[in-house]
Order: sequence, then structure tokens, then C-alpha cells
Amino acid sequence: MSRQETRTGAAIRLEALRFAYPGGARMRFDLALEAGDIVALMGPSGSGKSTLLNLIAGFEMPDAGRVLIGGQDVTGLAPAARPVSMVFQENNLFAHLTVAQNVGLGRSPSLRLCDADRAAVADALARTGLAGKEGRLPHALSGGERQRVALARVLVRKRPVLLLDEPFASLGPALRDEMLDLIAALHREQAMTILMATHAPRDAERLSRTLVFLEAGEVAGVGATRDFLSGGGPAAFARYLGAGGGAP
Ligand SMILES: Nc1ncnc2c1ncn2[C@@H]1O[C@H](COP(=O)(O)OP(=O)(O)OP(=O)(O)O)[C@@H](O)[C@H]1O
Repeated sequence: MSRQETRTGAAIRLEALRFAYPGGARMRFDLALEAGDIVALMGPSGSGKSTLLNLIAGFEMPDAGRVLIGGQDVTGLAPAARPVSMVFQENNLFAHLTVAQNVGLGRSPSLRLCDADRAAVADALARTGLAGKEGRLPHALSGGERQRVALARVLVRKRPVLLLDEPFASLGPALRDEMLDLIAALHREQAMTILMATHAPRDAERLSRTLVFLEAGEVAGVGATRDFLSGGGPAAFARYLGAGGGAP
């Protein structure tokens, strides 16, 4: 087992994290998430959800402040060195690599796989319903199957933190529920800390325990998802849902 492999999640702390795109508005994030929590990240378009995830993953570097994962300061680390997996809405896969190779990348970036790695890949493909499709290229899969491949890769990576950036926004409701249930099953097994950006209250309700509400580049509320969705969140959250920001 490599040092980053784990079956337990890691706490995430963002301490006075400041960031601005060139010419863009300033953002500032302070946040503490418990190890193993499942968190929905909601907020109006442009409120900073993707930016926050990218700062945790290391795809963006802050102007000031710190990112701590499992108590370790990872602020200066490259994405590959962070104990994090991330799944985007699309383009998670390499188009020229097969399903099995795309999943195998989660074990070895050079695809030098040992027997145990190959067994882990086969197991992850079976558990995500992809057995028999190992040799296909991504273009020969449906959108839902492509996201399953991305989740299979998460399974074999076994990182303590999983970041999901609107991963199922382009899928229909039934398929979305299936994917959310798959993530819940991965969580039961690996107990990773999950942070999922979504506009869909229904998805937040189905998967998450905790809800983080962003507004204008800041954390504007944190609480139990059920409290937020039963009207206990800040007034701005109700306005966001009312304005249709939260698609079903
Ligand atoms: N690469 C970029 N360069 C410049 N500005 C950017 C870039 N990416 C995002 N922004 C701006 O930063 C702000 C936050 O964007 P971000 O994508 O994090 O919001 P979001 O909450 O994820 O939005 P959405 O719900 O629409 O995905 C927005 O004003 C956006 O226009």
C-alpha cells in the first residue's frame, strides 16, 4: 500500500485562503470539514465552487492562506502529490486509452501495472458495472459509462479526499441517482471525505450530510444538508434555490 492509500478520509481546512483570477474579483475561503464527511458545495453560478475545488486539488494556487489535508499543509504541493482524486463534469478520460488503461492510470501514471494492480482494476470495473467493456475507447461509451470509468479510477486510487465538480450534471435523473448511489457505496467502503459541487438540491439531499453554501467568492453558510433544505439555511440560500439556481 502506498503512503497515500487509505480507507479513511482526511479532514480539510482552508485557512484564510485568498485567490483572484487576473482581473477578477477577490475570493476568500475559510472552511473546516471533518474527515469522512460527505459535503455538497452549492451556490450561484460564479460564486466560486469550481475555484474552491481547484484550490484544494492544486490546479490553482492561492495568493495567500493555507490548504490543510489531514493536518498536512499541502499548499505548495503539485496536484499529483496531494491525497486527492477529482472528477469533472466531462473530459475525465484520455481519449486514446482504453477503459482498463484509463482506470489503470489510477495505480500507475506510466501504466506499469503489477498483478495486484491489474486485479484491482478488474475489481473496480466489475463494481462499476463495466466488466466486458475493458477494451473500449471512451468515445464508444455513453456519458454515464464514461463517468463510471472515472469513478472506477477513483476506486483504485484510494485517496482520502474525493472532489466532484458537477460530475453528473449532463446525465438524466435516473442515471444521476444511480451514480450518487455508487458514490455512497464507495464512501461506505473507503470513507473518504467527499466534496461535490452541484446546483441540484435533489443530488445534495440524496448524497450529502453537510452543505456548504458559497456566495460571491466566500463561504456564506455551513450546516446539515437536511436543515438547509428544510428552510434552515441563510436567506441567501433560499433566494438561490428560489431563483432556480438549484436545478432539480
Ligand atoms: N480561468 C478563469 N479565468 C478568469 N476568471 C475565471 C476563470 N474561471 C472562473 N473564473 C471566474 O471566477 C468566478 C468563479 O468561477 P467558478 O467557476 O469558480 O464558479 P462556480 O461557482 O463554479 O460557477 P458555475 O456554477 O457556473 O460552475 C466567476 O466570476 C468566473 O467567471
